[in-house]
Amino acid sequence: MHVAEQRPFSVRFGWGAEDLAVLARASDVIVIVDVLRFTTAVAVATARGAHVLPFRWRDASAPRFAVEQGAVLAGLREDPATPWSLSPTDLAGIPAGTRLVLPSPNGAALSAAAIELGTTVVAGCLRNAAAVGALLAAEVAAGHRVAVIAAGERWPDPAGIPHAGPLRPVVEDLLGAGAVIARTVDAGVLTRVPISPEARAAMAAFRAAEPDLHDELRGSVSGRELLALGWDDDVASAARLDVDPVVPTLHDGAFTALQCATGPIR
Ligand SMILES: O=C(O)[C@H](CS(=O)(=O)O)OP(=O)(O)O
Repeated sequence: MHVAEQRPFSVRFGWGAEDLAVLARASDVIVIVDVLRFTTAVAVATARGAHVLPFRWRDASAPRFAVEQGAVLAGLREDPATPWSLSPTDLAGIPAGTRLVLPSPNGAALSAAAIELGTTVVAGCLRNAAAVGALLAAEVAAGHRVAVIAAGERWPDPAGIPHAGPLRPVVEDLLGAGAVIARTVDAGVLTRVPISPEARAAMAAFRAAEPDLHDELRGSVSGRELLALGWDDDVASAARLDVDPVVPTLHDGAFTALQCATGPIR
């Protein structure tokens, strides 16, 4: 048992793969939040009836994995040959039933890691915060423990390999995680929700930013990266709050929507 498991509290919050590993062994449900853009893409695609298979890296094994899984491999948004990518703007047109392998260095890598931890894994973001919050409130009311993980990004390692170094916290994931926690409280199932100080701080950050989420995301480091590529539409899509009533849950390696959750999922 480690103090970082936040055991006195039913609603917990942490950052990246390190906290995921610690919190997963002490929690019944894990929510992964990567607002720009993986879990936003998952919310948009699963709300339309698609299934999203997280994959760690866009390497030579990705096309083979997609074939094995009977799935389409997502490409890069700038590549006209591939209709689907991490862009939530483009995924708004994905047909129901599509099985999409979606690689990403942060959210997908973390989701792939979570599959191996043997807990229930959900994708959360601003767009589906109310749906995920309702699910978490029901879980807590049933006596379960839940943890919300802000994915963050990774610095390069000392050899310069991208995404292989230490955690780099990012504000959009703090706000997305805070939104999920706020909506858990707002669901009103509990009179006193036992929330850890870490989770309460994330919720406070979200409440402060809630009046102008698009501007907050546009000013963030990740948001400015996307703006520089001309993709304010993706930032705007990610900033929309409570518009997707879905709880994308990992089953058999794919996120699939649980529509309008009303009770615990196990
Ligand atoms: O959404 C994205 O493009 C990012 C890529 S990077 O981390 O900014 O290089 O991936 P994600 O895993 O969704 O953060």
